[in-house]
Amino acid sequence: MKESDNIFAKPLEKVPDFVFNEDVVNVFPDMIKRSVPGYPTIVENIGVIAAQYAQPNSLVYDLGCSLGAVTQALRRHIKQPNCQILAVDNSAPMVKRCQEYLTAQDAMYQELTPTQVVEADIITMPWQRASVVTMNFTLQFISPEQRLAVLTAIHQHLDPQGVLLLSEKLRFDDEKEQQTLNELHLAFKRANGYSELEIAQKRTAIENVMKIDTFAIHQERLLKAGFSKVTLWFQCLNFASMIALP
Ligand SMILES: Nc1ncnc2c1ncn2[C@@H]1O[C@H](C[S@+](CC[C@H]([NH3+])C(=O)[O-])CC(=O)[O-])[C@@H](O)[C@H]1O
Ligand SMILES: O=C(O)C(=O)Cc1ccccc1
Repeated sequence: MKESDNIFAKPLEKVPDFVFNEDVVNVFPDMIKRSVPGYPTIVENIGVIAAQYAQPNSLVYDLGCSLGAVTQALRRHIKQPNCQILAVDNSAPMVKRCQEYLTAQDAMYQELTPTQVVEADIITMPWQRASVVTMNFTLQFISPEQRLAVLTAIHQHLDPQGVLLLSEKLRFDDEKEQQTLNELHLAFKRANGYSELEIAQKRTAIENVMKIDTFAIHQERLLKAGFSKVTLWFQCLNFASMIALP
């Protein structure tokens, strides 16, 4: 069932925009591990950090949950009584497979935080109060014009003792730094077995759908949305994760 990613291995006449469809879902665990340096470390530690902020009797959102890697870490680490996780994604095949993986996790552990997987668009969904919100490489797929509104809604519904954990691919204003980290990311992909063709076609596929920001832009926008403090807790090459306090 878990296949290796060869979606961009053959030359495509026209590379279509990247979508989270059935084909991507089938290879997603392999794709994200081979494409995002630090991903396993980020996922596990989001669970650890979230557990420090989760409040008793509260909701925890995992926005853009994909196959629920972060959701699973949250379920294992959060020990506060009466928490509930809402895992949200707008890709139907992701939601379906995510639910299957969570059921499998239920059979392996006791005392996991109860979880619901919901197919919904972050832009239009109704918000409930929450103590923790995670967005692990999800904001970058929301159009730049809508990002401030999403973060403002999150801040408005966040417990004062809570947290937003936000991971994103970053770009850099300094041309040399941008070039260096981009080259090193390409080296990471090559080391994980991706060919030049795969790397090039994937880049074409995501360039219209994944518009990335600098850390300064993220920080400024989070402060504008109402957050009081933004801390970079992890960076591996051009992939980073932030703690935003309400
Ligand atoms: N508007 C939207 N509403 C809901 N979901 C959305 C929206 N836009 C995109 N998505 C969903 O956000 C996810 C982004 S992947 C997250 C990885 C996961 N967090 C992980 O830790 O494994 C990141 C990546 O592939 O680089 C996809 O599943 C989209 O369907
Ligand atoms: O930045 C890249 O080159 C990526 O490949 C990031 C990525 C990882 C998984 C799905 C979409 C984008």
